[in-house]
Amino acid sequence: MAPQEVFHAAGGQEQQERAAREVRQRAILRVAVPVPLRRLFDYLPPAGMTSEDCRPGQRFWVPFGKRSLVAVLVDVVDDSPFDELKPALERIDSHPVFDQRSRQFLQWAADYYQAPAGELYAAALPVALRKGKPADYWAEQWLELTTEGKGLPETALARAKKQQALLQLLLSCGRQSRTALNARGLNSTVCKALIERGLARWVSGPTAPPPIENAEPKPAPDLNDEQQQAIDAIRFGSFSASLLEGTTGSGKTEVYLRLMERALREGKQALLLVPEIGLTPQTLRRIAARFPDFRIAALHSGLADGERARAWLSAASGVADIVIGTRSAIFTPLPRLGVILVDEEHDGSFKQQDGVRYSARDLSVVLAKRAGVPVMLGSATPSLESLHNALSGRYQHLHLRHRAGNARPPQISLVPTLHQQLQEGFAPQVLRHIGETLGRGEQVLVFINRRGYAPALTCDDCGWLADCPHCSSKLTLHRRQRHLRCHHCDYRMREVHSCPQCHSRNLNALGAGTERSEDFLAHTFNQFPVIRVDRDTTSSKQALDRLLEPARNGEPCLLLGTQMLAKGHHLPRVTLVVIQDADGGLFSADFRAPERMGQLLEQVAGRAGRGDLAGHVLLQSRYPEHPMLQLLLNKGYGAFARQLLEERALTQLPPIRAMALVRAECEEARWAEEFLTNARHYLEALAPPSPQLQYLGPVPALLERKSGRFRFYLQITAEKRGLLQQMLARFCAWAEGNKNRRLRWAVDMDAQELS
Ligand SMILES: Nc1ncnc2c1ncn2[C@@H]1O[C@H](COP(=O)(O)OP(=O)(O)OP(=O)(O)O)[C@@H](O)[C@H]1O
Ligand SMILES: [Zn+2]
Repeated sequence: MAPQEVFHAAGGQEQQERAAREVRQRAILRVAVPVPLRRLFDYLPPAGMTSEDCRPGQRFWVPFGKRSLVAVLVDVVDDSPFDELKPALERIDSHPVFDQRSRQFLQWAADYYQAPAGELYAAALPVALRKGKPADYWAEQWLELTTEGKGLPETALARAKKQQALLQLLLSCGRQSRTALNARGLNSTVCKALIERGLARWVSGPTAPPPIENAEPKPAPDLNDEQQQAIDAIRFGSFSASLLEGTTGSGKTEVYLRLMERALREGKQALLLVPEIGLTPQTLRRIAARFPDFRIAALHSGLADGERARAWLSAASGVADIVIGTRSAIFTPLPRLGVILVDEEHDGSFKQQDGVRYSARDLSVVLAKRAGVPVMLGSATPSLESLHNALSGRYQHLHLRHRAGNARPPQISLVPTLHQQLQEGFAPQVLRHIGETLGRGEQVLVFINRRGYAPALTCDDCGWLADCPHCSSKLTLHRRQRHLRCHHCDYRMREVHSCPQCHSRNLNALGAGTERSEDFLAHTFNQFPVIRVDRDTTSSKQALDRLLEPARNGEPCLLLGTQMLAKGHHLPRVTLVVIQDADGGLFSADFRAPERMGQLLEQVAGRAGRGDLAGHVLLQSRYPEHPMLQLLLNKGYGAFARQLLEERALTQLPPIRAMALVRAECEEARWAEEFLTNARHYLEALAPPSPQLQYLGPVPALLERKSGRFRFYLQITAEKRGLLQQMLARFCAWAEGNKNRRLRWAVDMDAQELS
């Protein structure tokens, strides 16, 4: 070959390459950055990288103003409306951490909740990954069988017991992570023995979830007819949404477990969403005991950052078979998703109340639809939203009307408290019942809605009241910690023994919280342990587990606490439940208050008589004749909720109509109010009020001042959700131009709280 020709050939190739490089260099990374702006940002690939090194779903460090931020690559495009793009600083992940379905789902959620996509990606990531820790950091060593190993019969190593157990495990469950093997007591010596025989080898692979303490495997009970019908109604492999309306203790969890099992058998992942206080070690043990051979990732706030990242990555890489988590788990990418289950779907904790105000319950239905899998929402006290969807035929409506096993529904009685001689808030016959129950060797649960010693401290001489200096609320006296504390902003001051205003020593603690009732009950029933369960005694899920230990052992005891005791606990020796004040939701300004009251009362009452012994519930009320209480008591939550739905139809409130709030808060009340007045004008110009579209406000929030800021909202109810969406999208673009840095505003789609 002539040298000349070689030169020419090379020249042609070089030109082509240069041209290709230029095209590639024009490739632009469109990323989601965690800032409160509803748009994506464009960057060039990091130095030394081409667009081929960059795949959507990977994280990058990008320069943003003077900071560096962790951004997620959403798209690679070849044109940008901006010139002078900066290069991204560094690629963090060699593989995408968000798959395509989860990216599209996150974008959908960002659009629906009017949220910046970057903030949503940040919310989806566990903290360690949000901070930019590389995913590869948690890569795991896996032991897998070689071809020789796979060819052996299960009994091949019968003479070496541990090796035999390891071989069997690898044969039946596939490769195992080092952590999982250690958790089973199969240490490196055993592994080494198999490796030396040429039967297994270590390979490096994706993250595995941290092991869960296993309880003794327990055989599954035989299903009753209703449970069987509920399970048979679910078809796998296509989308369906169902509401499982099942009375307390009816075995809903058993239904979830069976549906999980079906997904697992088909090689799919199961996602179980639980309320914040529902994700207890007890729940995890119950599931781990049922599925000892599957990998379970638990995503909850009790985990250290690293553990949580491991659990998340094991789910996102498809390694974890079962994913159990609280609200934010809905954003975990699940490449093999097969079924979604939402336990206690009515629970308020599924709705995020700040930042991106999403509802994980509602999103679970959206995700199921996009993934083509069934979703089941379960509750003894369904939300009016889900009930409405079920009654109107949009969801399949499934029922469990009876308690599982031998348990019978509890008997409920009202105890009038007006004109009664109460002792520390308890009627004499209630105290008598408590004594008798404990005397029989059974357990009692007393529900009190307030933490602390007393919800208010006042001076009997001059009328001084301990107020929070930053909120429109009173300070709660916490006698154990000797301070007064605001439950809204956590402001604290030392307990005072004389009035700061008139120096009188006649201070009076008004009303009773859990601390005060604990003192009284422990004194009155001093032969029995009194266990107080509230946020002050249970700093962690483990602490709650430990506190409840004596109750689980079945000794006679008195449990006393807040909401924490209301949900999810299965304590078969509790035969008496006392609700100290049933009237909480009767006269509130929040239209959802009666619904919440009904749910709470039914759930608390549902803790009684869950075993073989009959249960009894005593409800103390000042208004025992109130029609709502009567309805709840005589006909149960189902009838109560259906009546509330009729009222919502008359008043044209959710779930009959879609509702969004535009919220604003500011140290200067008038600025917040003015912003919302302008917001209303802007929105009304887009879509004038009509019978189908109504505006209310600006009005002060139920808690008007919090942490020094005045809070207002503008309420919009609409017949058509789509119209509301469009208006709010336009509104956000307008409001982002707001230059007042001291004013905070937010859109709260499907708002749950008016507080
Ligand atoms: N088919 C069955 N036969 C016998 N026992 C059962 C059956 N199904 C469930 N159980 C038992 O009944 C008890 C209550 O069941 P589970 O906790 O599943 O109810 P639940 O509806 O989820 O309760 P809640 O919503 O009130 O917390 C558990 O001890 C469970 O093991
Ligand atoms: Zn406060």
